[in-house]
Amino acid sequence: MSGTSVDGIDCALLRAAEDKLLLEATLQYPMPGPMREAVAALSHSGDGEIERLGVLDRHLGQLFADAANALLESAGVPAAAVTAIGSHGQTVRHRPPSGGRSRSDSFSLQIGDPNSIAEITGITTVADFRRRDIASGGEGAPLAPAFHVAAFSEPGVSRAVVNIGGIANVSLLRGTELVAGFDCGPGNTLMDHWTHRHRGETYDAGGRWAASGECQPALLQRLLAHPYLDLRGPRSTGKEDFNLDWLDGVMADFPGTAPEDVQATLAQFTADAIARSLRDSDLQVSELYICGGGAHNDNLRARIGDALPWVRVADTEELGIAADWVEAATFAWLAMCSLAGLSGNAPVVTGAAGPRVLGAIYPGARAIPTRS
Ligand SMILES: Nc1ncnc2c1ncn2[C@@H]1O[C@H](COP(=O)(O)OP(=O)(O)OP(=O)(O)O)[C@@H](O)[C@H]1O
Ligand SMILES: CC(=O)N[C@H]1[C@@H]2OC[C@@H](O2)[C@@H](O)[C@@H]1O[C@H](C)C(=O)O
Repeated sequence: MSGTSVDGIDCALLRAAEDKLLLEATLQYPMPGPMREAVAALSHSGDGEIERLGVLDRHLGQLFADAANALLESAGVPAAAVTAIGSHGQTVRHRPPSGGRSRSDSFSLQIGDPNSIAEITGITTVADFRRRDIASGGEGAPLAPAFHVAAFSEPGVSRAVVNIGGIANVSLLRGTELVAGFDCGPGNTLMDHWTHRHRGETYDAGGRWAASGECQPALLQRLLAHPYLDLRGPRSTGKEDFNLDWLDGVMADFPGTAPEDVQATLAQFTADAIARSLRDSDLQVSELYICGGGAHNDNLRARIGDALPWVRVADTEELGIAADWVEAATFAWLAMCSLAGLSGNAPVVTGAAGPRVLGAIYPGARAIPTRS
């Protein structure tokens, strides 16, 4: 899995045991700078797009294969012992129906050639998880809520699971029922970009820079007026909606604001968008489990806790999967569903016409019977 932060490739090795998935090994594999830049460049229209897309698709596929091989080597597990790789790919464009597109014009594009992954690793690879959901009228995202309910629900307990990656998404669980799931808005993406611009670092470690500033109420209100936050029903978003160009447009009305105060305000904006998702729901949850890189941002966590004082905030690690590996585990689980012919989407979340088997299967070398 490589997410919207493009901060590296999250690799997780899972074993299916009875009704549980056990996390056996993990590895974060770096993405070279030029490739990160190529991903960023492809996230908006530009010259030579098709050529660049074709080449980056191949390069990412090869990099994902190297990452999978490195994980297996570090875990001492032979490729022959692995049933399948689930590869999310790298999202380069997400244009869902909730963004105002007609259903027939909606699309979501993930790249990282699965043929190359199957070829290099020899392991059957499942990929392209979003497009069947889109084809059936859905958002194609978020897909994690179906996994959250499978991995983190508990009879009789109402809880929320929030993934704070580049974008944040939430799952609301009433016991073992998935009541709702959607992208709540920005995760770390705005804070990351602002930090990079003003401090040259890729993220605000622990949220310490945000903690040194003061939230600016007028700026916060303007940020909270982003139309995405007023959408209801199935909804998903991306860097298409929350990016530096949009922020710069807002900041034009707030000249002279100290950069650390902007960072504090962005942290509050992110926390409020998450808190609002829980507050607006008919389901009153008593527990909130955080996953994704934002789990390491103490300042952001404190702001979320302050906005929801009746909710106990904890990490998904308590429920068996550490915060950094939930997304990668999601796509291992989705690959398992695909191979078993089971649906992977949650229509209540994506708005798809019904349950669908997600993903396409690219058989590994040893899975190919010889023609007689
Ligand atoms: N120690 C830390 N302190 C603060 N923030 C951190 C820390 N470690 C990671 N992060 C944040 O987590 C981000 C990466 O999170 P993650 O890997 O979950 O995102 P992603 O999977 O790329 O995004 P998405 O879920 O939107 O696809 C980093 O860009 C950074 O903002
Ligand atoms: C199109 C796309 O890649 N969306 C990501 C992104 O990152 C978080 C949020 O936006 C979520 O909708 C999704 O990822 C997770 C894995 C999901 O589908 O649940």
